[in-house]
Amino acid sequence: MFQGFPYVRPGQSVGLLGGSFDPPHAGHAHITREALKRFGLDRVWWMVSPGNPLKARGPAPMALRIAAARKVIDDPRVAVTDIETRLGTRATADTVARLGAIYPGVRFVWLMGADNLAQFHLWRDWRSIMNRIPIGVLARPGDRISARMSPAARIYRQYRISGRDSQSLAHAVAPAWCFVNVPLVGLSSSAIRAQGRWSVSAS
Ligand SMILES: Nc1ncnc2c1ncn2[C@@H]1O[C@H](COP(=O)(O)OP(=O)(O)OP(=O)(O)O)[C@@H](O)[C@H]1O
Ligand SMILES: O=C(O)c1ccc[n+]([C@@H]2O[C@H](COP(=O)([O-])O)[C@@H](O)[C@H]2O)c1
Repeated sequence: MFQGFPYVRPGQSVGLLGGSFDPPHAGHAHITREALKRFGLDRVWWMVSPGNPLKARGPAPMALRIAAARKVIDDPRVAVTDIETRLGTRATADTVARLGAIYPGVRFVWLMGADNLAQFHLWRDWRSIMNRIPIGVLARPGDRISARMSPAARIYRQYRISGRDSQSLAHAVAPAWCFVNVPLVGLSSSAIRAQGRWSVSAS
């Protein structure tokens, strides 16, 4: 295994929660616990992003975001990682392709809040992500309708797995996606930054 990459056995399922985590907050921890339960995952890896390709503003330094993330979640099933920095990838399509090659036999599931499904069609090579790994979408305040009516949701509507069958997602052949209605937590990094509770200058 590459240094700094978490260990996982072939056949196990790993949810990938990519994010700026600028800062990490209890909403991230909440959807992680819900994803472990609802999608029957063995592990979740937080992939602290070197920088979202769609965001102009650079995030706070990686080391600060990683340290803060480890304070927000303390669960043996969850790893906080800087995998994309180690791989040298930024676009999720590239990250997912590389992880598939490094971890043959591991069942990866991409995790995201409903706000990201609404924008998913703007991501680079988004169809290649859809076609490569299953996607688990977690409800977020304000984004339920726009996510389910989004271009990605409409184009891939025949590949949607009902929330009742969410346990089958990690074993499904891509394309497959599942929206789960989890209890809503109205926290966001942008609100925390706006309140001045994360006053780290951007790198
Ligand atoms: N409260 C929440 N409920 C559901 N999903 C969430 C929540 N907070 C974050 N997420 C999801 O976690 C992932 C990483 O989020 P990110 O690090 O961008 O935090 P954020 O709060 O969305 O930040 P920002 O407000 O700056 O956009 C995204 O898929 C996002 O949709
Ligand atoms: O690959 C892309 O084009 C792309 C565009 C927007 C967001 N993403 C990824 O989506 C995840 C959530 O991003 P963010 O900044 O909303 O936390 C993070 O892993 C980003 O790298 C990826």
